[in-house]
Amino acid sequence: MDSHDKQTTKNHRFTQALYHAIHGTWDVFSRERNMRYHVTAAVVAVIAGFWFKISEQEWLWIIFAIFFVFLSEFANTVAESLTDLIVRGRYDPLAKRIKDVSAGSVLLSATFAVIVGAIIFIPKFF
Ligand SMILES: Nc1ncnc2c1ncn2[C@@H]1O[C@H](COP(=O)(O)OP(=O)(O)OP(=O)(O)O)[C@@H](O)[C@H]1O
Repeated sequence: MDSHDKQTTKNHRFTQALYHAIHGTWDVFSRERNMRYHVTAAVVAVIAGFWFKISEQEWLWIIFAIFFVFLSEFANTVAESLTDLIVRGRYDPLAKRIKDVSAGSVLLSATFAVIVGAIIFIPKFF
């Protein structure tokens, strides 16, 4: 942990804010188990996109679906961390609700991405 990690005041420079944003992004990508599945699915979708030479509009839907899933995993991580910060390991029915609903939002976004992928790629196989 370097001195940056102990800062509790506002960021004074854009580069400082950028550093923390990149740090937070890397934290989710490197530590969240589900993120590995999302990244793998995204890489497969991008390779398939190049392979099938999909249209510009189809790329936009694929990119939207990828970022939508990533963002929902980020929001899920925030909800889980805030919950853990508050309950500190204690069982609480509200903590369960928050975590279950938050996990449900990731499931919904992933389902959306699968539907987008199916609509774009299934017809290309025939
Ligand atoms: N403090 C708590 N009080 C009540 N239920 C909890 C608590 N912590 C976790 N749970 C329950 O355990 C489940 C798993 O918790 P966890 O923190 O591992 O979430 P997760 O969604 O599995 O995490 P990840 O997204 O990292 O896989 C939650 O969905 C919730 O039902």
